[in-house]
Amino acid sequence: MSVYLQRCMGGVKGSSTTYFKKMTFGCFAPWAALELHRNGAYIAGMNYSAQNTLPFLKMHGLGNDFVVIDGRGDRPVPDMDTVRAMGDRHMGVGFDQLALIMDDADSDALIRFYNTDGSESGACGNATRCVADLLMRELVRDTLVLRTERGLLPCERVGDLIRVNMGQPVEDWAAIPLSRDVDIDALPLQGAPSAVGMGNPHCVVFVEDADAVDATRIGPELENDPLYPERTNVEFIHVLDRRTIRQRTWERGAGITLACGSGACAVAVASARRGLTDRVVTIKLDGGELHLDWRDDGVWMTGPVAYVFDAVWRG
Ligand SMILES: N[C@H](CCC[C@H](N)C(=O)O)C(=O)O
Repeated sequence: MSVYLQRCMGGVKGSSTTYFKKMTFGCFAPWAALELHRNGAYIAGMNYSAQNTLPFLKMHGLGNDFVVIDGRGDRPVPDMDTVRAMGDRHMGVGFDQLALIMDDADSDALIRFYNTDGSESGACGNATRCVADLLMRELVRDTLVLRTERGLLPCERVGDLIRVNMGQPVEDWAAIPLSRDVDIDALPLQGAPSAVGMGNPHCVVFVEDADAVDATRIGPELENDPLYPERTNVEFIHVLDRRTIRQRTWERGAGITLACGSGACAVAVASARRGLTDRVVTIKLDGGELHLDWRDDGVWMTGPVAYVFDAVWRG
């Protein structure tokens, strides 16, 4: 039976109407396929069981895209092989980060972040904003507090946008972490970049024209430089005026992304630290704009979030 279905599915292009017509006239009745779905039996030659289904959401913030999994209560959570399989843009779902929501006694929820290569990250600003929107809708509130590896992050809805306080930047070289004590605003690397920690490491490279940089070549070189013992995210930027910055990003464990929230925080900090911009800036990323405000209680980041689809992963 699975062979028949496989043949039908191979010939299906487009809508489910075509699919069912083909099934009715070409193979067997649609209710049989629904039954197979219900029983978790054979679909297209693969054995699906109810035990290894994993519901997830696909979301993005400025094209920085995420698989979001709700692991609260006794809901299923992915193992590392599943994270990597889902992250594959050709064979899986594809994401820049996977955000896993977990229960937490002292906040509205705990979030853990995983890169495409399976490595874990202590921070992800855009995924934090996506999860904040999701949970604010669930809780019917306009504010909440999320816990990430770096602590408690207050979040709020501002019109159509979501704002998060990403905390104060880490400026101690050992905590960023760097491998030795150097000037964090003139790193001994090409272009004398700045180092900033936002719960994850960043390398902010000030260039003449961020759009002209060969980010796929220089990005991985800096990502893997021994000065950053845990590798680093890399931001290529140029200042447009005291309140506007252009940023392109190479992310640790994920490569080129259309936006990076923690990176935008690091950029706002590094640029203000050098006296090039004010503490309130708009950052123009490939996927859109983020608004940054470095206040006494932390770096606040505001921007849009979007839902793409929800589905079930069958491992
Ligand atoms: N896209 C994320 C950053 C992910 C950082 C990750 N690539 C790391 O290993 O630190 C953001 O919006 O902040």
